[in-house]
Amino acid sequence: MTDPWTAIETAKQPRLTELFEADPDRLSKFSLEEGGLYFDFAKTHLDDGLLEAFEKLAEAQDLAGKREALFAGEAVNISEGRAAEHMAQRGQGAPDSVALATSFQARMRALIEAIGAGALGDIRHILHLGIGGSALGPDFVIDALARESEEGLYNVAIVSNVDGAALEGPLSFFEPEHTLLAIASKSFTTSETMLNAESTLQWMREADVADPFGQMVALTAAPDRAIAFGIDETRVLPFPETVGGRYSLWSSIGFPIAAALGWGAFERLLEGAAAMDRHFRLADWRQNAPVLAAFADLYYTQARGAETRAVFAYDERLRLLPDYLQQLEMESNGKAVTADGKPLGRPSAPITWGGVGTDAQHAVFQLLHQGTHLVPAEFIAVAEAGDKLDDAHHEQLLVNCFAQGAALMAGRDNDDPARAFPGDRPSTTILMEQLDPASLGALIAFYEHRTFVNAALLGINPFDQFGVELGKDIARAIAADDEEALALDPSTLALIERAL
Ligand SMILES: O=P(O)(O)OC[C@H]1O[C@](O)(CO)[C@@H](O)[C@@H]1O
Repeated sequence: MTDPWTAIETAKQPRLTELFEADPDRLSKFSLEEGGLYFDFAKTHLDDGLLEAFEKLAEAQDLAGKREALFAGEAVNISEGRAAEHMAQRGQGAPDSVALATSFQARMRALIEAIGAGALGDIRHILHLGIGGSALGPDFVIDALARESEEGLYNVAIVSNVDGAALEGPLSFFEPEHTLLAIASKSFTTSETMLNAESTLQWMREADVADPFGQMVALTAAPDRAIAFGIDETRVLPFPETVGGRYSLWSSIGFPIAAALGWGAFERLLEGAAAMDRHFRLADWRQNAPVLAAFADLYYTQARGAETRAVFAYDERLRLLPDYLQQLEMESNGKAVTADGKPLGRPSAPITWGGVGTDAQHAVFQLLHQGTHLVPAEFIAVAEAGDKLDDAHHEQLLVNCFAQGAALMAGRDNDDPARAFPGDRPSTTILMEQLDPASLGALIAFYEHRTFVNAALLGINPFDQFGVELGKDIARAIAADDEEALALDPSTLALIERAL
């Protein structure tokens, strides 16, 4: 049997404009609507031939079987011997896992209501301490939706970095007696989060807060460690070990989302994600947004040598999307071995980067239009304005967004090579009708499933992240000044000598 990648790697490569000319149905074939989101893949090089080739790859890699195993709660994270059950948090998955998620959610809701009713004193600020998946999701969602929120119950700060400068900011304007400390850590061992928690505790003590531990909640999959830290069991909000860090905003890690935006908004976020789960599970490959997106991703990394992919949010409310996606995509799929431990032998995840439009146009788009790298671009825009200023602002924003995709594709000839645009540069556009909890939930779930499909077709396990361990081990050795640290290379030893 021929390798299904061969057909993808050797496919004819017509220009994008030729693809539109050759197929009058191109736009309807390569666009679809789901959950308030319009996906336009027409400005990618996917065509009927490539779709067929990718369908063969999907069959060879048993994409359908892997998807069913994922939703059934099988141990798809084989290196760690566990399931990946973030969908169960939104009601999609094995019945036992859904039931457990529902009971944890009821607990979280009750605690949020009790806090609102003053059970922990007069809480006005929430300081959420977490890093990686324990911060990026809540930060992105709250930043995106806070402007829409009618509730605005608390001011929330999310601090991740161990750099004291990050924590100092909120500590300088939050009032200790009115601050709720939410320690968000799946493992409850992450050194950055634990040090930030200790320093916040110290800040409360110095302000003579009567019962600092009484103003603390833990969001964790290791409740015993949180209790041992000193947090009362009633304020420990657990989530299952089978929810991965970068997939955890749907679990109790989403506590600040639900507290700040209201329980209704959190529920709608979950419902929006669940709608995307159903779409991913039920739609044919050719009408399946995460699948088509992954086909395009793989075409560019595997057949066209693209090493990066750029994401531009043409909406200030979505400015943290690129940061959020970097962890989701690169921590999931930045791997060189397959799920069964063999060398991957081909590129894995591209480097995800990006920014906001229109700012990025005045900074990095020169390279996109005329540079030598092929960078598939993704534009995310919202039809309904997020501001109440003159319509001219939103109109200019969208006009610019749509112009970039058109310009990248069409290019422009010029006798002066410095002024010529080669064109044929691919982009995808996701246009949201409006930005609300449900559509944001759908958008995030779309990215999760796209990441999964990329992994499934490459044959890698997207749910572990051993690549972060070595640096942590060496940092621990340096901090402890132990033998491993003393055996380090001269360059590193000199840095230690100079600064520590
Ligand atoms: O929630 P924890 O256990 O503190 O981990 C934080 C982050 O650290 C990592 O394990 C590795 O950087 C991420 O996957 C995770 O989101």
